[in-house]
Amino acid sequence: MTTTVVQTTGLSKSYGPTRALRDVSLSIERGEVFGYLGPNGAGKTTTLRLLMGMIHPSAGSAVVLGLDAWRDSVKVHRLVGYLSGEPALYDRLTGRQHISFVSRLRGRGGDRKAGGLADRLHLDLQTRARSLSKGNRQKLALLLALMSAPQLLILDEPTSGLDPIVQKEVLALLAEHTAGGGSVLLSSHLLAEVQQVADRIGVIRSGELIAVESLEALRGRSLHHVSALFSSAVAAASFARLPGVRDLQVTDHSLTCSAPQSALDALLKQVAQHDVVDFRCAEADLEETFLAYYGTGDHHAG
Ligand SMILES: Nc1ncnc2c1ncn2[C@@H]1O[C@H](COP(=O)(O)OP(=O)(O)OP(=O)(O)O)[C@@H](O)[C@H]1O
Repeated sequence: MTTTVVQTTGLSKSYGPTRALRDVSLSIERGEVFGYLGPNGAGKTTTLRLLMGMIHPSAGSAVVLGLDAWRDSVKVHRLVGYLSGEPALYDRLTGRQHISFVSRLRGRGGDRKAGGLADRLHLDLQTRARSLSKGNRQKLALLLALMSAPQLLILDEPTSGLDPIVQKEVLALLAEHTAGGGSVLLSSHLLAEVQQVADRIGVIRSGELIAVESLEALRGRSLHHVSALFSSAVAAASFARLPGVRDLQVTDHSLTCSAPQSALDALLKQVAQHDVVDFRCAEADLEETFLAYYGTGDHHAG
């Protein structure tokens, strides 16, 4: 049995002259959380809508749970828990009525699970959708995506508008989902959020998938801030030629730079060639490492 739940091949979408998505090939495996990261307008929503068969690709294809996303979109909708970026709810229906309606539509129950989810998300199911706040609408839409325990969740910025406590609960729910063998495609523009649950991240920029990397690998490349003070002036050249050293600044008696873990040994040995008065080395947080590699618009393959 195949373990691939999403497979796109050369997936592309243009809106008139706008090339929203270009030649994206990626796969997501069973049991993994794939974080899909990119700034506003990068093409995240377009990708997710293509996977749900809501729009037709200009080129390439998308296979979701073994089904062609466009031709078999009705089946895909039944099988996938999808949260759109702008959830559509029925203003006159309460949360409870939405649950009954959606579970009948999917024909896979989920009503019982929904009560537990509502408790965990602190959501009142008696209120009509039109009276719900933005955050509570988001919670209800998420609950509807999660309640029938689909094999695959495709979530467009699921924690947007939620307070930090509920955000944490949502991430916990996603972790439980994958522990049970489910998979998640989670779009976001925040690494800080995605890194808490994702196994791998894909970085999209201007419609192109510029990197796919495991969180573990990203952590392995985690940058360190290094600073040293010497008793006499040092030359920048001997440090500048060390592989991996970035943002090097040597001014007279002092040095500052950033370097991935893999470059530290050589850097330290070079520093030790001189008479050291003070030395500091601190690991940067992952967000900073991520921005250093992917934040500039440079194309680094992972
Ligand atoms: N229906 C449409 N018609 C024309 N252009 C569109 C349409 N939908 C998206 N676009 C354009 O395609 C590009 C990708 O948009 P998309 O919504 O996929 O980005 P995104 O990464 O989801 O952004 P955000 O984080 O702001 O939601 C943008 O340039 C956007 O303006």
